[in-house]
Amino acid sequence: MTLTASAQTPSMPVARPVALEIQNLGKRLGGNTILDGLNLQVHEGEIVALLGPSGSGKTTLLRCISGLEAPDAGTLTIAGREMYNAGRRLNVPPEGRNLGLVFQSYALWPHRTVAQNVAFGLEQRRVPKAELTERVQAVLDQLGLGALAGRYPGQLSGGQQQRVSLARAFVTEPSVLLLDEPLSNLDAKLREHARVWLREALNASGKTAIFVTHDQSEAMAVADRVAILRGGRLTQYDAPEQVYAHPNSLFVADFIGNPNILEASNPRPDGHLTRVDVYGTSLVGVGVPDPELNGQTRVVLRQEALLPGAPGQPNTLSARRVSSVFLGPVWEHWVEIHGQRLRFHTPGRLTDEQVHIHIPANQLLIFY
Ligand SMILES: Nc1ncnc2c1ncn2[C@@H]1O[C@H](COP(=O)(O)OP(=O)(O)OP(=O)(O)O)[C@@H](O)[C@H]1O
Repeated sequence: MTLTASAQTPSMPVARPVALEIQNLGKRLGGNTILDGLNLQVHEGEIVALLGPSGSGKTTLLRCISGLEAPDAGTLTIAGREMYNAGRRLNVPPEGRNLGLVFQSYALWPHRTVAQNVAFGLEQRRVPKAELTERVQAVLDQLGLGALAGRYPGQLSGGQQQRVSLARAFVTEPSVLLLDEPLSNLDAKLREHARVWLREALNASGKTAIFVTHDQSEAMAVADRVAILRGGRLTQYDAPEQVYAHPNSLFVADFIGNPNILEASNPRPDGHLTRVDVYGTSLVGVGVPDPELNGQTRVVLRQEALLPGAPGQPNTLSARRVSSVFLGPVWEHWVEIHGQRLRFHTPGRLTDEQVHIHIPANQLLIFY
């Protein structure tokens, strides 16, 4: 079966105009290649997450889009206007790009009220007082901050401060919003609420937004499309469901969703699927060629795809149960197959030491 996921092919048929177009962007720092011929296209109103391991170039890419960092190759166009072109030596400074920036540290002025913080960008643009007051109030109301206009940042919770920094970016009507780890200062519980709120607020505003995150669940919860970076390149760019169900490499499969990965051997076609051997057990699944594996084979088993099986049932692994822990909603079991550990969940307790785990063929990913 041929998978549809690919590095640069969007899965969403979008007719909307392009808000950001990046072609062959390159950046070197201290003798190292940080961005390596990177291409990215974002449509108007789309929310895109830049996700990748530490050092993959997410922040550098965001800084190049903002103009805070100058790339050294390629082109970058925002809302139809070329902002950077290496060949033409064009590099529009940040203030000429009409962007809204939201940083990890909210960077609010402590001695200005919420309304004054939000008004700052409009004051700089010399917006008349009456219009300024109206626009600030409208944005504060839109983001549920209307009642807090007269407070100082020190009198707000972390989540409220984050909303103020977003309001400050919204108010200037930017072509594109850039958010650098926007929720990372919030504690875990607040973050879960904040990501739903952030998605709702961005959707309601209709703004194009690009945000950097380390957190794959945050990327999937908030974004329309997830751009996965690796070594300064875009390795997959797709809707969250697509990235999750159809990763185009073992790297992406491993990075998203913390799955079980087992060694396998002898990949061979089986109808439109692929068959492999996992320690003497023959399994059939969806084959994905991955040149980086250099002839090795790996199977990826997502925990939620694993079901209790029976001896002799096709696509079923037999394993020794090593431990089980009760997590509340489910039991988590750790089993061993030839020294390799595998984790899966069941709604109820398991008592047998030998367990049989069934994997539906369409949920088993085989990288070879
Ligand atoms: N001024 C610099 N000089 C040399 N190398 C740099 C410089 N700034 C960043 N780098 C390197 O560039 C690479 C990419 O950094 P960048 O901050 O863009 O990655 P990131 O994906 O945002 O990482 P993180 O998730 O850790 O913030 C890293 O290897 C980093 O060490």
